[in-house]
Amino acid sequence: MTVLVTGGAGYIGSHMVLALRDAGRNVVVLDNLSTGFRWAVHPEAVFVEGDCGDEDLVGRVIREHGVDAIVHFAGSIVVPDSVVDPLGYYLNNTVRSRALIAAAVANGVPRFLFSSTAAVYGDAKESPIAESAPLDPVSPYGTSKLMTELMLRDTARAHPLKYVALRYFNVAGADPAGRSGQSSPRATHLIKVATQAALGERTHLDVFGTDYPTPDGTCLRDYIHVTDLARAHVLALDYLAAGGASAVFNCGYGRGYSVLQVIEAVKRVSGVDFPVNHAPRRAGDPAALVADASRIREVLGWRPELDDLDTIVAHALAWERSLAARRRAAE
Ligand SMILES: NC(=O)c1ccc[n+]([C@@H]2O[C@H](COP(=O)([O-])OP(=O)(O)OC[C@H]3O[C@@H](n4cnc5c(N)ncnc54)[C@H](O)[C@@H]3O)[C@@H](O)[C@H]2O)c1
Ligand SMILES: O=c1ccn([C@@H]2O[C@H](COP(=O)(O)OP(=O)(O)O[C@H]3O[C@H](CO)[C@@H](O)[C@H](O)[C@H]3O)[C@@H](O)[C@H]2O)c(=O)[nH]1
Repeated sequence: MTVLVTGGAGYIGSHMVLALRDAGRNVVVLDNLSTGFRWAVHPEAVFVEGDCGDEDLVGRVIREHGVDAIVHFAGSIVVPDSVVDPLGYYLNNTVRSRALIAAAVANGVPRFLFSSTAAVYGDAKESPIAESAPLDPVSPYGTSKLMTELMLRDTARAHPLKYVALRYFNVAGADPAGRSGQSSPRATHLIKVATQAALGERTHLDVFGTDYPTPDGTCLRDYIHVTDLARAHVLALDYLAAGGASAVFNCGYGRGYSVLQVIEAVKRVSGVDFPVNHAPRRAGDPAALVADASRIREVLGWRPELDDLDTIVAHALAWERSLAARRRAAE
């Protein structure tokens, strides 16, 4: 079995490649390095630099390496950027995914996993949110991902392609063995930014909005450890290989933490009391996103092993420290 991982030089994709190699699978990574890093590609994976929207290239890669499953992480991921540049997000996340799916169908790839997102639910009325909740994204990012889910749904009805869309809630942390982590210096994710503030790489942290209808006025999110998430993908591939039907699964722990609770955790674990400012709301942010993850537990038998905010923060901090050491060594 050879798995093609698009976006395998990025944060979550690099953890998926670790999980696949740890399970002894052959891996080809396709990445255009727009936000990923060549050094983050696993040394035992074949690396192809290119775009997942290049249908001819993808077809050649599938045939040359005998690819029988695609795991599609490549995409643009910053919610507020999508509000400013919707067409850029529809191009990279929707149009290029269409080309990738077309190459999969044309070359008979039977299995496809897709990185979807809790952002497809928008301002959900229910909490926790089940997969059956209304799909009503409040950002172009969420819409761009939902359109790809719908393309997969319709394609799987018309062709012998089975898919699983995994709707991630907020992914955080780093490989417990220190082999990968979130490496973008311009990352906007809360836990990443807070660890950078704790290590003095940012002067302060802004809290975007303190007037949300939540217990402390800041947004609630369900933070999932990236290694637990990668394991969910390996289970999803096994499920499809065993004849499982196409499906959509939430990936989260079912518990929400506020922005202020996350900041407290980073201060507690790092022992650093960095400056925090209250700032206006950020565009495109729903108040609360917490997963009902019972379906993935039931159908895939997924059992989280790193379900603890302080552990997630500790692993993120360890990775941030190793990035700082890497930068010092390069100077
Ligand atoms: N990080 C989160 O909390 C989160 C939550 C929900 C969903 N997701 C989804 O997970 C996926 C991975 O996110 P990430 O956090 O690892 O982001 P990332 O930016 O670290 O990784 C994306 C990777 O895709 C590559 N890429 C982007 N566009 C490409 C293209 N057109 N062709 C080839 N390569 C391309 C980038 O170079 C990068 O290596 C994305 O699809 C994102 O929407 C992430
Ligand atoms: O410096 C910061 C960064 C973030 N936040 C807040 O922290 C929360 C989490 O934000 P962030 O870590 O940027 O994640 P989200 O915007 O929730 O989006 C992430 O989680 C989504 C799923 O829930 C994914 O789809 C996206 O790809 C991923 O970026 C939000 O309320 C932000 O307003 C701050 O207050 N200050």
